Amino acid sequence: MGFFASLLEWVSGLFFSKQAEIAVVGLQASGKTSFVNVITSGQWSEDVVPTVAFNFRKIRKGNVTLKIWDVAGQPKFRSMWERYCNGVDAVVFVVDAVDQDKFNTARFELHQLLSQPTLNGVPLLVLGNKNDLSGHASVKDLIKNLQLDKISDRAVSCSMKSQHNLDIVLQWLAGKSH
Ligand SMILES: Nc1nc2c(ncn2[C@@H]2O[C@H](COP(=O)(O)OP(=O)(O)OP(=O)(O)O)[C@@H](O)[C@H]2O)c(=O)[nH]1
Ligand SMILES: [Mg+2]
Repeated sequence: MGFFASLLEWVSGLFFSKQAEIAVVGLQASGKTSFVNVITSGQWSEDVVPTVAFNFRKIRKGNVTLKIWDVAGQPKFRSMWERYCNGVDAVVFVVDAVDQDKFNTARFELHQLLSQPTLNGVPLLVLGNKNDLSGHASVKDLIKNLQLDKISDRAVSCSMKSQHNLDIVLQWLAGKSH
């Protein structure tokens, strides 16, 4: 069992028969499917195909079940985000921290999503992914560029490839279970 798999099991063990439903959204190629793959199997793989519509994954570790909607990020699928985020325990918004040309679009889509009445008050975690690559934006830059200060959310700089900070992410997700 990989380190993150055992960590998830340990975190899960702190709770008894709990579950959290999570929606993972963000622009295409930001790393949403990679995130779900890594937290499910502990394995990083370069080989991921762009998601069509969505993938649903159920991860059971110890007594916590995470039900995860991994939603496609290409423009034609973005109008579906709200439907998958409606009623979840938390939304994870993934950003490619290297692709700074797309920050404006990411900010627009994120704020558009959060302005939907159905998402009122939903906990949000923003992942600045690919911090294994040089030139990635810092958490401070992400907060500034995505205007996260206005919505008092949580942002984490991480990498699916190196699995940096995924322990923090898993703890946060487990904390949303009930
Ligand atoms: N270097 C690096 N590459 C990453 C990381 N996470 C994802 N990638 C790469 O980024 C590309 C897109 O990853 P996906 O996980 O398919 O992205 P996605 O957000 O699911 O994309 P859509 O399904 O189209 O919305 C792939 O080539 C991944 O290998 C990371 O942390 N570091
Ligand atoms: Mg995907």
